[in-house]
Amino acid sequence: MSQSPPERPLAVLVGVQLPNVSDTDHAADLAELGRLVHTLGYEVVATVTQRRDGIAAGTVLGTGKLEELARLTGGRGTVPSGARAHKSKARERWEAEAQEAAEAAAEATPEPPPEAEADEADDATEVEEAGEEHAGPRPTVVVVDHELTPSQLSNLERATGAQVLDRTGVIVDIFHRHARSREARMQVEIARLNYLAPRMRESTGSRERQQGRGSGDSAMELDRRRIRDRLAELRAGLATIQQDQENRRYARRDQLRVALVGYTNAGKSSLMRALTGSEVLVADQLFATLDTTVRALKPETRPRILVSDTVGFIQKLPHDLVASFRSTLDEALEASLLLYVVDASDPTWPAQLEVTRSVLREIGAQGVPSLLLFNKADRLSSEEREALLQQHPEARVLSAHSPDDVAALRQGILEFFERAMIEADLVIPYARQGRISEVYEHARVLSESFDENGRTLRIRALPAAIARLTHAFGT
Ligand SMILES: Nc1nc2c(ncn2[C@@H]2O[C@H](COP(=O)(O)OP(=O)(O)OP(=O)(O)O)[C@@H](O)[C@H]2O)c(=O)[nH]1
Ligand SMILES: [Mg+2]
Repeated sequence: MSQSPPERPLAVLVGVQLPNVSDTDHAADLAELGRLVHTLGYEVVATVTQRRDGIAAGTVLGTGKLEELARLTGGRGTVPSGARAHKSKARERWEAEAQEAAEAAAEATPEPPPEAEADEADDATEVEEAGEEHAGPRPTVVVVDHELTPSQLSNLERATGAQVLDRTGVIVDIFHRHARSREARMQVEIARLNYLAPRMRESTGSRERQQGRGSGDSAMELDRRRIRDRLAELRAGLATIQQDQENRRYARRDQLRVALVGYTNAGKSSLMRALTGSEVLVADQLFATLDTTVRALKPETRPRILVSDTVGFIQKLPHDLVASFRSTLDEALEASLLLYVVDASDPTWPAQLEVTRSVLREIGAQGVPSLLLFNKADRLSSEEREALLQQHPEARVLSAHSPDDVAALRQGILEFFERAMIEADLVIPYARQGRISEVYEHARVLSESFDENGRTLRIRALPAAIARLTHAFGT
């Protein structure tokens, strides 16, 4: 078997092309899976695909393809009937993590793994031929581009001798590694336990059956109960944090808010940095951002405009993750303007935009005014830019790296709010002068005059802010 483990574990991708999926879509799907796997820290060395009418119930792939896959990983290529195979070391470690997750306190920050950043240097790993003789290390991980049932997963592991992950597992793991704030970590842990629990149950059961132990059910029961308890604890903790957040959002409710939304890696954080001068993380990896950051647009405006950077979307985003990141997305729901960021240099952008739109529809944000931004335009030819504008005359074509483009976008945001704001007179009784800063926070003061009733301010603000201020200062 393999000698010293390589720096980056090697992985093989597996995809089944179903009849309703075009060649281009299939290739794009696998390319995206490859990027996910790379972000997770693996080196993709081969891809095995097969056209089939459906995913094979037992092993995903048909017999021949399964053998081909097993030749790469050094497995037998068949699922031994009856006898249960023992688990790979990698898999045991992975499952143990679920246990740890059940035990770990939510505060414990996971150590960030060595990740895919600017690592063209290790792209030199040679692609292994599916030949008989293996000189280099073999792939130890097989990543399947479909959601697997627990039994498909264990069958594939037995046939390949490698650890098997499915697309959801990969995404859940990336989220797990990238989550930084306490809230994001708790959300991810919930999704992860939900994902791991049924898979762990099956394999724990198999091991016990294999060893012929009678105590299996009670041990399993114990694990299950522990996970259930941990989930309850997490949900309660999360509810408290979310209440705090809701209060904070409530305090910001009349402020001028813009949210950057879009597919992962589209350039949301880059635009956030450029628009607000903040130091949010920008990285060429999927799901670099999991926490919402809110910062004021710079140079500051009166009233201030707040910009939020949000978690990115991806196709086939596991449902649990959508649910757990809902509160993050509520930021988007409360914005007055959504900036849909699209990586125009990615040929699959139309599909990515559709995913963004559908997730936002799902959370009920379809009614929020929006601006479509074709980002990374520096990678496009002028013809391509023109074509985009022809197709979407309402959109802006820009690059987060161009200060001029960012300044123009800022101007566009200001104009949007200028159009949305209205003017009104606000009378502030002398007894309430102490709270005048609230007015400045939510409105632009155009002029002021004094009489026996108090101070009268001519203000410009969003209609909701005017309504609330009038109510707050009303006599
Ligand atoms: N050439 C070019 N690259 C860009 C542009 N905007 C962003 N990038 C690069 O695209 C990659 C992803 O950018 P991010 O800003 O982290 O993207 P994001 O949308 O926040 O991604 P997630 O947080 O992972 O969802 C980084 O390597 C950026 O440097 C652009 O306008 N032009
Ligand atoms: Mg980001």
